[in-house]
Amino acid sequence: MNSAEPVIRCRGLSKRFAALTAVDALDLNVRRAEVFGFLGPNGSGKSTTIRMLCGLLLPSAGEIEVLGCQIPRDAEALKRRIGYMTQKFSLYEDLSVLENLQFLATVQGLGKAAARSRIAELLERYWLSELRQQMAGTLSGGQKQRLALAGAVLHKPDLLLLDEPTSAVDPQSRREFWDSLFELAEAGTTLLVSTHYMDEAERCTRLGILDAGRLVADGSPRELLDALPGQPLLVECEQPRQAQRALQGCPEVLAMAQIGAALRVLVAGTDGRAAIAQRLDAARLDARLHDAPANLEDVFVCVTRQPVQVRP
Ligand SMILES: Nc1ncnc2c1ncn2[C@@H]1O[C@H](COP(=O)(O)OP(=O)(O)OP(=O)(O)O)[C@@H](O)[C@H]1O
Repeated sequence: MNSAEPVIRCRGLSKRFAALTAVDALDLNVRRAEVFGFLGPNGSGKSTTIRMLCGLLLPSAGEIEVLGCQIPRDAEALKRRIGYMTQKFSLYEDLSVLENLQFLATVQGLGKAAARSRIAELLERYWLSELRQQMAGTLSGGQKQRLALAGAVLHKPDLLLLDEPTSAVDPQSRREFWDSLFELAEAGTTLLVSTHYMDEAERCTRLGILDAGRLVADGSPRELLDALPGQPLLVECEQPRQAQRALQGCPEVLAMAQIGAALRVLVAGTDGRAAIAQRLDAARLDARLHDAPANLEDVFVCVTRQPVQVRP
């Protein structure tokens, strides 16, 4: 496969569940060794798309090509070349760490000697060596995800599809998990990973943002920030809810969200700030306005018109 060719290419990809269109005419290109972040509000179609790309779910319409395989036609052949991991722990809780990996090696058809050395390498790489005899069900959230990652890469897949892999782990484990993802990307693995965390999104080489099944933004984090149509403003005020109500429907406000005690407002145009100050003044609200550097949360809120939802 030519390295310039996209690893994932889909055109007009759609999935309908009865009257609901979960994925709506999606065009997507993911290139080799990219870390492609998939963002979107709850229910925007991320998991459904990933499951179709893996060949686990039949599309209602559209074309999918993954690693040169036509999906769903070549889904069986693709399975040997991809790794798939979800937030839900899918390994055997009553088998040990080692037994889980041995079982997966058998399923993947690895020979005994190859399996032994690959498992030893993965136990080492994902800090599981000392836990090898522990039952998987008794591992911590972060340890489970490391084991799941080891299982997903056991057969050295060219592409890893990860559906919210870190939603059940603490911030330190999330960072370590992402370091492992970058190690894989450096070694040439392509990654598509869905997340609700903006700090993870920032680390991706490219992002696609879904909203109601449609791709509403696609680019590197820098490109998306540069394309932001307004300037973020922080409105500090004793009554942020009232300030929000006062600014509702204001044509200069592209998006707004309450962040702690302040209101973050994405303001259009050069006179936007003055218009906002005027509105707040007219509502007799004492507020301080500060320019704020743009971040990916602004991009998310702007293109989806919804606040960022981070799972607990
Ligand atoms: N098997 C199914 N049958 C019916 N509806 C479904 C099915 N699977 C998903 N949906 C619906 O499709 C829409 C998209 O769901 P999906 O899980 O793909 O979203 P998501 O972006 O991954 O959401 P989240 O961030 O909450 O995981 C939702 O409205 C969901 O209820």
